[in-house]
Amino acid sequence: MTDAAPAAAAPSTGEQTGPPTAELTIGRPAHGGHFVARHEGRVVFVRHALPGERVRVRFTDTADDASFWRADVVEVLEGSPHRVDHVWPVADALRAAARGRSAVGGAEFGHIDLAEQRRLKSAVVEEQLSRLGGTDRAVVVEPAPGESEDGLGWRTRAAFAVDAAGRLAMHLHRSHEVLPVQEMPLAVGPVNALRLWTLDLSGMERVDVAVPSGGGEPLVLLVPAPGTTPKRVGTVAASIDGASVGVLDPASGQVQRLKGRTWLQESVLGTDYRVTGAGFWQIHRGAPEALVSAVLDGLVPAPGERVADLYAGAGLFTVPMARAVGPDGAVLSVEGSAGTSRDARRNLHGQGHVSIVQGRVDAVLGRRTDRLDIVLLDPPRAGAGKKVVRQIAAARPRAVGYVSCDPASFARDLGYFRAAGWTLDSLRVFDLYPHTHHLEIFARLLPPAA
Ligand SMILES: C[S@@+](CC[C@H](N)C(=O)[O-])C[C@H]1O[C@@H](n2cnc3c(N)ncnc32)[C@H](O)[C@@H]1O
Repeated sequence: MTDAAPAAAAPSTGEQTGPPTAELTIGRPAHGGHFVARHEGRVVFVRHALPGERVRVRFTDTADDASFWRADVVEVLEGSPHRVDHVWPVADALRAAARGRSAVGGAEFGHIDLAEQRRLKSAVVEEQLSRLGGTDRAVVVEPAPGESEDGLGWRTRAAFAVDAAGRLAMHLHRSHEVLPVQEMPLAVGPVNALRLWTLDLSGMERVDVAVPSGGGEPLVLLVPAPGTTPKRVGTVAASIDGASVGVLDPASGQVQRLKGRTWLQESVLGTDYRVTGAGFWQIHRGAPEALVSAVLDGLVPAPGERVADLYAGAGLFTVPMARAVGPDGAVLSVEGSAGTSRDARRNLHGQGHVSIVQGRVDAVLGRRTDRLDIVLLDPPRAGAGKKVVRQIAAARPRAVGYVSCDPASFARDLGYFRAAGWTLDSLRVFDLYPHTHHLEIFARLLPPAA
């Protein structure tokens, strides 16, 4: 079978040998925001299309030795009833094609009505579960709590590039090229209220903005281009009104304070968390609440239980689980990034039954042989992998909760659990990234009967 989903890959280095354009009929959605079509017997992963459409595409990767090609829609010949005007003009592939360029990334489903976006995400999860996880399951994608009807205004984190003229910009899809941008409709109001596009950002390579999920003063992190003087950085920082500003070293994740704070105060279901500017936090303003509720409802940690929160970030799930198991229980919270682990330490300060460990999950689990009642894992996109799945199974928990932002790595890991006799008990899928192909999964897995 050649139409395996393409990895979220780097641009192909293969020589382009195929035709520049073709007319194609679009088939099913594939993992990664693509739609499957065929051209002269070869699988083509097409972006910005919809199932059933007849489109003209421009090929973007056509190496002779590639098992599939990639293409982007440049003209719709017969459109789907689910096609709508794109929510964000600079991310609109058709508009971009008319100007002879690609669209910026970050809203690749913006041409699809929201209900259909969710049906497509369901289909992708179902297909991955079946193909990689050996499990047939009907999936319904739920909106985030408090989601707006148009699915806009949800991003609390945004990373911008800066163009050669010093303007706020974003990268074109799978490209180093950038395009100036102004309002970003997917972002929460306070990101746009900064009006960063009116500023001269020359000397900066990147500008990251973060806003607390519940609102509050934004934090802007500047990443200066090599050779930029501290004076120039100071001038840019001084031009930013209404935000804390810091300088981010992307290599170390360290943030140097220029004005205001270097961290954000987040609040989820009545609990406050401190998150450093560069530290991980869920992006959708409703995501922390949706996921904490799903985890607690799904795993029901009880007083006295021993739980592990793996890939724990700043402790989003560690804090409520620590409260649920109480001082007679025990919580192991494992996070790899030093800065984020420091946040977790602060967020769980003074809780003697919680052990915050900074390190790789496989290394930390490899040093332990004790039994756990519950294991929660929330790995990055690559998933946990066979070794960690085996280590979790070896701790013989009564339940595993798996939070995942990638249906393919989740389904693969589910396959590893199933091979060890575990079953997928319940599954929830959340649309925490409207107008993109991304989604979030919470699954409860149960061990083989004793
Ligand atoms: C998807 S985030 C989840 C964070 C947290 N559960 C939350 O929702 O806020 C994954 C986290 O795993 C951490 N991480 C990535 N690989 C890791 C590894 N091998 N061992 C431990 N932590 C890792 C990252 O630094 C990141 O904070």
